[in-house]
Amino acid sequence: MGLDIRNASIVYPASDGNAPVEALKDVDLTMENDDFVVALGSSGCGKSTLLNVIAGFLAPTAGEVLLDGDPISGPGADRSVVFQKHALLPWLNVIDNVAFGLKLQGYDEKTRNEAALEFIKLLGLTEFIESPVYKLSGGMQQRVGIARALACDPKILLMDEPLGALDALTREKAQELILRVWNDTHKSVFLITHSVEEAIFMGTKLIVMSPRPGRITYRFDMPFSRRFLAGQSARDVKASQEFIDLREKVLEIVFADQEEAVS
Ligand SMILES: Nc1ncnc2c1ncn2[C@@H]1O[C@H](COP(=O)(O)OP(=O)(O)OP(=O)(O)O)[C@@H](O)[C@H]1O
Repeated sequence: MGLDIRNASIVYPASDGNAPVEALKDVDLTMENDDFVVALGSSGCGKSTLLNVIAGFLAPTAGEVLLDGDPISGPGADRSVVFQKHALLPWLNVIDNVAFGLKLQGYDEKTRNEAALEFIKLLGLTEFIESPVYKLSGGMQQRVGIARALACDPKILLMDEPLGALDALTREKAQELILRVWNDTHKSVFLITHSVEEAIFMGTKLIVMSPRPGRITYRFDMPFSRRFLAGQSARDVKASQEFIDLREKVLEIVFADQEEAVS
């Protein structure tokens, strides 16, 4: 079981004198429980649209999207989204932010604080529980956003460029943390990134998308995150010939798409 997207298409209707946009055309994607799917591709190829379809924010204009065999008919607690701009409530402290989704779902204070504390610990935020989030660094705020998404115990964690705003070193540390959390919680993850190296390091499956119409053009299975989780250092994983070869291949695909877009 898991997520099953069959022949999904999305057309945004014409507006303001612009033609309709085929943001997704005939997209097929299966995601098993435990999969870590990464979407990569030039701007406008439909990555966020695909995430919005999985989240249930958008209904496909054709095709179907099933979760554990049932059609997705809207947003639900079985899917949580982490955005690049983490949409936290800056005046609340860490624990109240992490527990916020559970509060909306009507859980009592004891239940939501217990769940929140578990993920605060997992994300390494225990000593900041009482801190208002506006006082935290960008990397720590992003960890609060991930803890909040996990506290709702979703089956699928959807992440739209969650690390795009972080500096290089913090970003690498955050990649490793997300992989450990994924490994510990056994969620499936769908992550969008513009970084080829991040995509190859983190995912078990990579989809490369192309625009006009938005579609999946390449698929790769990848072993690298599992090697990291089995104890190999991130530096060693990324320095291996196999990693470098795939990185070059994917870079070539992405650059070719971008050159086509500007020519
Ligand atoms: N609400 C909308 N109405 C009309 N067109 C839209 C809408 N949202 C997105 N689009 C168009 O659909 C296409 C796919 O957009 P989408 O945001 O899914 O791409 P993306 O791959 O996530 O891009 P980026 O990497 O720049 O975030 C683009 O051509 C975009 O301009």
